[in-house]
Amino acid sequence: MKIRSPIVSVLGHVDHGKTTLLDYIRGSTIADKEAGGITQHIGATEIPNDTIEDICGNFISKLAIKDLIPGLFFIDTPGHAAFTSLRKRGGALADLAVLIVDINDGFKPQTFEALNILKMYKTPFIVVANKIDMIFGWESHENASFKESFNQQAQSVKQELENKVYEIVGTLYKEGFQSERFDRVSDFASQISIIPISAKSGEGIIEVLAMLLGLAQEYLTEQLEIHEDAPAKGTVLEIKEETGLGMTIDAIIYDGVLRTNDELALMSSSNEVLTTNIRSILRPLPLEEMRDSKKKFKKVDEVVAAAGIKIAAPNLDDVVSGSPLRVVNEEEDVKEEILKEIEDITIDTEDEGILVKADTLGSLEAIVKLLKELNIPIRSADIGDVNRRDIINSSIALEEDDAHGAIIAFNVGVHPNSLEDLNKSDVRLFEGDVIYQIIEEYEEWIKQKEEAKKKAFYDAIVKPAKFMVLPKLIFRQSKPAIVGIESLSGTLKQGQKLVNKNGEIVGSIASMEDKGETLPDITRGQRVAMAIKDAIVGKHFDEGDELFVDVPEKHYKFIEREFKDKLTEDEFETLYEFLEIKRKQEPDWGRFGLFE
Ligand SMILES: Nc1nc2c(ncn2[C@@H]2O[C@H](COP(=O)(O)OP(=O)(O)OP(=O)(O)O)[C@@H](O)[C@H]2O)c(=O)[nH]1
Repeated sequence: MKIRSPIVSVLGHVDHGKTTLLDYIRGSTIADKEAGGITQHIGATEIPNDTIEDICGNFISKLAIKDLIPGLFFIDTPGHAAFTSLRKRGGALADLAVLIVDINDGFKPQTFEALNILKMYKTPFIVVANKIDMIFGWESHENASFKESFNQQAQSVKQELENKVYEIVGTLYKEGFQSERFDRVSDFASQISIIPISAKSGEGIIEVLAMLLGLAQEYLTEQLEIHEDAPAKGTVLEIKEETGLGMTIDAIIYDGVLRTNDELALMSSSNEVLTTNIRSILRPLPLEEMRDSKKKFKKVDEVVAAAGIKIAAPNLDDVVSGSPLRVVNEEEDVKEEILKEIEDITIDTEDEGILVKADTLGSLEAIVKLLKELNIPIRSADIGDVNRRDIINSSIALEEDDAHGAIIAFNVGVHPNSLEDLNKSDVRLFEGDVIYQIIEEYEEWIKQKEEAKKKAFYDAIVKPAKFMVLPKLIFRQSKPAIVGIESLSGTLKQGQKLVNKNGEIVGSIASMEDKGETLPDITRGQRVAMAIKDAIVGKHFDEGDELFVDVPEKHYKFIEREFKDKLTEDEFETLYEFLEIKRKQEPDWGRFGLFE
């Protein structure tokens, strides 16, 4: 058993400093050649333990770090899209993550998204609060540790930094995490460390490296054990054409050994397994040599995890980024295992629901997980651009339930031939590169749909209303009766049935008129002439009587259960007056559940 370096990813909102931090880490260690420098991988940078110890000096000895771990293996592509693409079965490829947040800007949508993803994959992480040099009055000390620099700041500046750190502590707390400034953390297993840094001046970077190394030593050694001579396992970062090499893949190997001529199993964009034999394994040349020979890579016969390498082989055109990479061997059915990985993500899809498309297996997995947590049903989930078949399927789903006529497209486009189909259909496309935002937009759309449905339903319900037949304003006794009335509560509408105070059906509102104008509805306080179909004045009611709109029992129950708070005060009173009238006739009227 060998212990490999932990794989570290940097995540955070756009412009909060991910690239600057990675560049600084690379730069500061490259500059420190005496200490052993770094190993450049394809897609990653590895900093050996010795170098970190040298850079961190005193600080690291305080952490009592043992020499178990060879170093830190930083993935060079920052961002959560890279993080989700880089997966290994059942989890994230990264063993540790750095969540970067601009201390002056605070948490932003992508910071929350990254946090959600880290939560979902249960990846241990530290938070770095970047750009402390931008705090008003901050005096920068290049390359210094945070503690050293902090101690030399003015009291008000120290206080300002503390306030900003506590804002982050508060935000993390709301998201379910205990956190504290790293030097005040009492239990690293339950509290997230916040390290204030400047990726520009390098202040605090020492602590970042030491903390990552310390956390890995303390909590991760078991998961970092690898089998040096087992068939390699890895993840594809990118598929790229290289002059002189043809199509190549960049991959991170996280377990085992990879040798030239090994047979590889990979996933294709049509969700099938393809195999190929490695022609060459390539590593980047050191910078100086690259300048001399114009060559970028050197061939190696084998690499042991953790490693970032380029592979040249035939038949790579169709490989999908984020694909699992496995060496075919006699002991394991690796093809089956790759197929199972795809199934693991897509198998739980339901008969009904929305459609999900994403650019990589990892991002697809992250979206599917998030949607499931929100109980949003998924009918199908796969990789690639939105195509004609997707639109047809969603159009069919739309017929069944209009909330299912949606496609969530993460980091993929609509196939050019299908744009017209999409525009012609009623299918709704939610696209973007922030999962959290796409889902939020989808949820907002569903909410609006539900509200519109509820409103239409509410509008169709007969609501309580009453009026008084005004004395001395009987214009006609019957066929139809025409009387002057004053609306006392609610809204009276043409066509509504009426009852008198004994609960007897009186007739229905045939029309209402004021100053020669016909009114389809009137509200409280209005006086109009009303024609009442089927009613006979003197028999069904007299002048001065109050008449009520006859609310059907089912409508009453809906109001009682769902819409009571929508009634105005006078409607509310009228409803109970009406209820009393009904119950005098029928004691159980409106009493039992809706569907009994
Ligand atoms: N003053 C100051 N500026 C910083 C610091 N870190 C990053 N910046 C600046 O902030 C801007 C964004 O930094 P990047 O490193 O490109 O941010 P990013 O998160 O990688 O951004 P994307 O790659 O676009 O997602 C750049 O102009 C950096 O120079 C810092 O510690 N202090």
